Amino acid sequence: MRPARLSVNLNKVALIRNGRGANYPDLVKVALDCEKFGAQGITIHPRPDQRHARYDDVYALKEVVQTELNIEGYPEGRFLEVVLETKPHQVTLVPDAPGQLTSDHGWDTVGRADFLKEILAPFKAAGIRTSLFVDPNERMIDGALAVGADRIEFYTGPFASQFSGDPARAVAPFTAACRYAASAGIGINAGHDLNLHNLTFFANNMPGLQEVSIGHALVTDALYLGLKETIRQYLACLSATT
Ligand SMILES: CC(=O)[C@@H](O)[C@H](O)COP(=O)(O)O
Ligand SMILES: NCC(=O)COP(=O)(O)O
Repeated sequence: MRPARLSVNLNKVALIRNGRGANYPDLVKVALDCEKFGAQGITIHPRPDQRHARYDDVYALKEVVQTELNIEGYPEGRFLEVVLETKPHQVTLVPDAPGQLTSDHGWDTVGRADFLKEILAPFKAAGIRTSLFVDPNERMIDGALAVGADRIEFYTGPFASQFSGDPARAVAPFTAACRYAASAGIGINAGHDLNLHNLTFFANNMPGLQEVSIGHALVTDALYLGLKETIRQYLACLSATT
């Protein structure tokens, strides 16, 4: 089984940059360095308040990213314009309200079917791979398929929060949903709160997992280990899968 690809989420690098109003750290340089160190993708999640990733970062990164650029966000207004203008490799739609601290749930792909179908159509017509952020729920996976998503991204926050207490119990719903998604023929991504402690176990229990996007823990680890060594360790976690 081919290891899942590592897409590095640069939200928290952007957060540091925005703290002083200058272009330091330079998001483009960090993205290129992440790729040089082995990252197989770059992710940013521009939120409406642009607290970290900004819409203009999408244009800058699209110009330089050589692996895959994944843009995450809630599909409205400026986000839609930016994605259709830049045409990243992948767009991952996340049902976050503007004021949320962070992402904390997946889409109701059944209840929001008409909305999602309408939103996804222009992305698909533009040749952008589409992914929907979902909880590990077979009905939500069916809903994602029905609206035409190419992939789902499992929201792994609950796994991460339960991992230290009972890893097998924490991963079980994700393994079951992963097997269901693979049998249903939809692509499988995952992300949120994955880290050096839980990633190998998670990936080992997710047959067919294609991509993980990791940012908060990875950037924090880089404060101690350095970016190059941190990316090496995350890649090692993914290649340690049996
Ligand atoms: C969708 C998801 O789980 C993360 O990709 C999200 O980008 C985290 O957002 P913050 O970096 O703003 O916490
Ligand atoms: N989609 C998950 C992501 O891009 C990064 O999430 P996190 O590692 O910052 O929690």
